[in-house]
Amino acid sequence: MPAGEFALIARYFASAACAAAGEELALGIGDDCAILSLAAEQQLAVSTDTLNQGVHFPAGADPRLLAWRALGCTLSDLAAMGAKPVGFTLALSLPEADEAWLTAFAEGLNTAAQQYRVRLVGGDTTRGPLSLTLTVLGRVPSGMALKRSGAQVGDLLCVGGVLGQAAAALPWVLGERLPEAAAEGLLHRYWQPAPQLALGRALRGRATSAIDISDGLLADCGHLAKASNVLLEVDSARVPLDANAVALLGAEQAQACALRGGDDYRLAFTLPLRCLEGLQAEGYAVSVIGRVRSKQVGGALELLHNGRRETVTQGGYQHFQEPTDG
Ligand SMILES: Nc1ncnc2c1ncn2[C@@H]1O[C@H](COP(=O)(O)OP(=O)(O)O)[C@@H](O)[C@H]1O
Ligand SMILES: Cc1ncc(C[n+]2csc(CCOP(=O)(O)OP(=O)(O)O)c2C)c(N)n1
Ligand SMILES: [Mg+2]
Repeated sequence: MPAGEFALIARYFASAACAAAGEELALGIGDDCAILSLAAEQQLAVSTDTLNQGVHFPAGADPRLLAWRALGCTLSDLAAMGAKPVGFTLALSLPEADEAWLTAFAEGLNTAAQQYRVRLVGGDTTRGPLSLTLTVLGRVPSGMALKRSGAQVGDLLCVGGVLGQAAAALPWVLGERLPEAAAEGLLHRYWQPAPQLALGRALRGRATSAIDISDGLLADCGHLAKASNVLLEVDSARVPLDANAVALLGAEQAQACALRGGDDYRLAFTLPLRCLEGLQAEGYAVSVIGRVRSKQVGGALELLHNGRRETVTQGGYQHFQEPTDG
């Protein structure tokens, strides 16, 4: 058992390979602040996300996977801005200093951080209910970051990859369904979300707006529409689904997961038609799911569904909101 907070930080975090100084990290863990050196003509993109037990992951989560999920979810915001990860901080609240748990957690964090080439630059370790807050720092050439605002009338509405897998995995995550082999791919998406960092960078100078899907496709497209002051149209039949999710849950439920489930950490973006072919030729799995129909102050979202046109007013995950029947 490590002897207190500082021994714990030294053993599990400061000495981790992903915490080593170098490249843009001039001063890492151990002082009052970390110091990052950014090249000229680069801007710093910053985003924070918290993961709480019972809200963002279940009690008893495998610490290796939890670390991976936390970093993946958080880096997705950098992907959405077209930023390249540089560093992250980790504020960890732990009920107890369990050696096996910490060893596995640090291993998972290190593996994920090395995969995404991002350095752990600092953090905070406290006793309390299990909760993780990560702040990610990324760099982007000045003026080139993708934003939620900027969608233009006539643009295509696109997503990168298949949606609804992580939401479809929830009954297995929560232990409501017994383990089955066909659910493993879905569980993998839940536990190891793959932030679309390369796609985000490829969208710089091409996409007119972008967001990462955390709360649900419709909810996050609603954020794009509002920030861009446009009416967005989503055609539910064009939203790409996972074949296993369809086989396990049925087409209707798999589609509901893709439209409203959240936890995808895939990018949704608006794109001028002339840019689509180039992106696809570069190997990105990009699907057109709708279009920017018109300008609209305050934004609006319409869903083409089963031959009907519906105005979407909500439909995603929101903290503090009671579930409704409608
Ligand atoms: N407590 C807070 N203080 C300041 N800004 C916040 C707070 N909570 C959220 N935000 C900001 O509100 C915006 C929307 O947050 P959120 O929906 O969590 O974004 P995301 O889905 O990208 O994580 C972001 O710009 C975020 O930085
Ligand atoms: C154990 C569990 N994991 C995941 C979910 C689904 N879920 C929880 S929070 C959330 C939305 C994303 O979280 P948020 O804190 O809003 O992330 P942000 O949008 O800030 O990135 C979703 C889809 C759930 N209900 N239960
Ligand atoms: Mg957030």
